[in-house]
Amino acid sequence: MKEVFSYVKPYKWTAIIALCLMLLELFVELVQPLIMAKIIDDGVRAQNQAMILQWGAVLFAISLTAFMAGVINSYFSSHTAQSFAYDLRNVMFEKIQAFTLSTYQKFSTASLITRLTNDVTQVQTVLFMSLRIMLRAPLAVIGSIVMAFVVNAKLAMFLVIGAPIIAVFLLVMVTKGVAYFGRVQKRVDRLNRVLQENLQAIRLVKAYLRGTYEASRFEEVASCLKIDTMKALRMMEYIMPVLLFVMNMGLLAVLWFGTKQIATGTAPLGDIVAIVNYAMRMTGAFSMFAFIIIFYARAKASAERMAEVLSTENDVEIMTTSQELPANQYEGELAFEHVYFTYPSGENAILSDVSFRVKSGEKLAIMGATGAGKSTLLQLIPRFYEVTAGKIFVEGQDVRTWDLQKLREIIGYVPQQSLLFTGSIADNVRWGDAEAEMDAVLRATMQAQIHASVEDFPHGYETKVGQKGVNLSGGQKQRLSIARALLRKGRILLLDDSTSALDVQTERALWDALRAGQATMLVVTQKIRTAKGADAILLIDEGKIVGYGTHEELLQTSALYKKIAISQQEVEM
Ligand SMILES: Nc1ncnc2c1ncn2[C@@H]1O[C@H](COP(=O)(O)OP(=O)(O)OP(=O)(O)O)[C@@H](O)[C@H]1O
Repeated sequence: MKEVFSYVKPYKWTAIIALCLMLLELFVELVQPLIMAKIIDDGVRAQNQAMILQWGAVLFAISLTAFMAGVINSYFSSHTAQSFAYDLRNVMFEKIQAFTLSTYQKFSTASLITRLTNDVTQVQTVLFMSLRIMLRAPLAVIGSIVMAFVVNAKLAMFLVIGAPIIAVFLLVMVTKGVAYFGRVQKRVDRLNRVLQENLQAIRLVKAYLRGTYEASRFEEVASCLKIDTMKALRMMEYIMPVLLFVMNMGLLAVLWFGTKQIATGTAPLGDIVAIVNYAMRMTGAFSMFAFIIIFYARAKASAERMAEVLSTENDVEIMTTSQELPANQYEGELAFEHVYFTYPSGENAILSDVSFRVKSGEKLAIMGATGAGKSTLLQLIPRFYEVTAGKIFVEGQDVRTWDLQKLREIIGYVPQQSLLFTGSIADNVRWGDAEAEMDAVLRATMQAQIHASVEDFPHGYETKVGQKGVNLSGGQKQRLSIARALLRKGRILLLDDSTSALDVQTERALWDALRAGQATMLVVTQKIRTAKGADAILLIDEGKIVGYGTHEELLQTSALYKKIAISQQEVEM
């Protein structure tokens, strides 16, 4: 909670103003019963009209002041809470952007979304309430007790007896509430996850007629959320009755003994009215407190979840050295030396003793069965993950000593699954280089063989791509992703099976264009037809290199390669 609330610091002055206004409101609230008592004793009972008018005017003036203070307090409280939430969301978002993939995988996507949306809102609400009413409640209780003692110490005792009982009771409730609401937030995470998966796979759901199954899956998580929320709220429901019971007992005692004091003439009626008024205010403050506890318990659970994100450190040390490379004699060169890799979440080695070298401008095809470790190998180059053992050199320098930003600037990466963002086609290509002129965008799209298709769209490069590019074909998406990587003008281009959806002719044209480029290329492919055109082919099986050479060489040296080639009818049996 403390870590999260440290983000209020920049707004401490608006928060202080809000608190001062709240204190002013409270002061007026506490003074009001005294004035009422005065009006009753010196005005109504003494039948002094002038006195009633005079103190009535004072009462009106301070009530107006309290009203104004309340309005301005609302403005400052809201400004502080909104700005705090805005900053917190941005800080968390930036933190997540800086996560390495393995750190990112420690949280589920849905959970991160809940933390940035729902959790921030909970804490923001509590901050607003704190500035508006939360601190006012305990202060109103203390102030009422003090004022009641000032008015009539004997009667005030009856109010004090109940206060510690209520305070301990509320403390227990807060502690329990935090645990309960923590569970509720986890349920919200799960609900979001199911919803997210369902919406992402909506076509599959329809194709496999899994609508009913998905509905029952959603119903289950929604019902868990309902049950846990009800449990948490039900616990909170005990607060009000207990609170009212204790306070009403105190009030009864005040009235009982107060009436006796009036009868014996030891206390004026105004005193009793004032004390009853303070007792009512205490009850009001306690019930306000009970209401706030619900929000506080939720917010505490939310703040803990946010603090978890904020305090998570990357397991990979990100270098920010500005070490310059020795003149570009190794431009685009790449080497793996005895690389071993195991995913942080896994146990088995995915890559074992992988060593190879790619010269500047060379095109290397990587082949192997599914799950052999081809994508993993590519992802180690831009350092999405850290090697478990061995070294990877990019342009003669260990990737671990590269400034991560500079390393990624020289690499164009096209993942297996093409991802497009909401925006125009030009925006999507410019993702590779936001500053690129239209000429450069056109060169990239022509090289990626997508220019003609874009020209055919009614709005050309300004055509809007829906969420995740739903209005484009798989092959178009792949080529746009390639154009994006080409625009980056990286010295190393990594393509992870990114032409699988293209027809033979388009694919051939694309490879011809790519081969003519200067960049060093590593191309994961399942097709012998594609691999054939590479300078060399690396064959991987279960994370180990089992073959290296040109197409002709591998046909001679690798039985596995020959088997694949035969299965794809690229060579005679
Ligand atoms: N993020 C991850 N965490 C844990 N294990 C993973 C992760 N990604 C992949 N793996 C595992 O690593 C192994 C290699 O996966 P990889 O994606 O590198 O294979 P691939 O050769 O590219 O396969 P394909 O041709 O099917 O894409 C697989 O057994 C897979 O289950």
